[in-house]
Amino acid sequence: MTPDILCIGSVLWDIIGRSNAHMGKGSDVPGRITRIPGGVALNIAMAAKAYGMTPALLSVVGRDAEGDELIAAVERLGLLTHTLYRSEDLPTDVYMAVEGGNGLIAAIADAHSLEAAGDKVLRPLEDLDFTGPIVVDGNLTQDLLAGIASDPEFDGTDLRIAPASPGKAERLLPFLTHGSATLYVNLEEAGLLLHGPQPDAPTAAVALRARGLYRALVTDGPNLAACAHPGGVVSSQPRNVMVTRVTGAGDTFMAAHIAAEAQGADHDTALARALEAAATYVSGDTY
Ligand SMILES: Nc1ncnc2c1ncn2[C@@H]1O[C@H](COP(=O)(O)OP(=O)(O)OP(=O)(O)O)[C@@H](O)[C@H]1O
Ligand SMILES: O=c1[nH]cc([C@@H]2O[C@H](CO)[C@@H](O)[C@H]2O)c(=O)[nH]1
Repeated sequence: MTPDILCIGSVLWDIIGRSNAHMGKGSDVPGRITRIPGGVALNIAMAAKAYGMTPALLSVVGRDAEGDELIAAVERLGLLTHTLYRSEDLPTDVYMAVEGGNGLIAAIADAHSLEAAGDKVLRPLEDLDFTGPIVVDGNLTQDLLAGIASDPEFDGTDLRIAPASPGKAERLLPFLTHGSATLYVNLEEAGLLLHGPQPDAPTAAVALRARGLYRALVTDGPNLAACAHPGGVVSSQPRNVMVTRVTGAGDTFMAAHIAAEAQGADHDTALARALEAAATYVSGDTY
């Protein structure tokens, strides 16, 4: 099968411990522990698949049991895995989070194999001759991200950039001067990139463009979301919904936005469809 979107970045197992109890430092409570496919690139790929796209993954997965199981799980979801680098010596990456009744308590992302693999994960690009959207996540090393941003091979490429966590947001700074990159950030991440808190999404999106970014999509939970592009800025208010989950809302928004544009939607329509998808997601319906 031929992909119509490439997702480059972390592809790993999420180990999530959940309890309804209010938790804090040192808590030891009964709950549930699950293992599900995760990592920013994979999360966006799964969401893009749900919106009708055919994603291929570019990342590293170990030749360990965890890696074999992850590949099998991802293939069952219909994602293309032949573009993954299978490493003999690097273990499959893993992310671990603890969630209490009072939200995320703490998380650790062990994406060391992705960092160690470096530009090996980009090798399939040479043979693909791909012209569609390419998602790049902020789990890649600062060096590799800066290399992609300045490589003439990526001039004119429809890059879609996703931060991995607030702690890794600054790694994305090189894309501010790329000629065709679209950055998807929430208001907090926009503030980190702009080195100052932002009052609202339209202001942040316009400020990112003023810093040189080609296009900025900024979300702000239940508040106004915005897209600043070379022709101006559009913004829209998410509809009021009963919120049952928020983790993953940003990935859903991004995937639905890319899928809408792949179908020819203009700036306004793509933003509206992304917000509608996010509303459905946070209200608890699957995609
Ligand atoms: N409380 C909410 N009420 C209504 N819509 C929401 C709410 N939270 C998130 N959304 C929807 O999801 C979109 C993305 O949310 P947000 O800005 O929180 O992204 P994010 O911080 O990247 O999400 P994530 O939790 O996945 O990291 C919003 O633009 C909005 O459409
Ligand atoms: O540094 C990172 N933090 C979190 C993630 C992923 O994001 C999701 C949680 O927000 C989760 O799937 C995790 O694997 C990542 O890939 N890198």
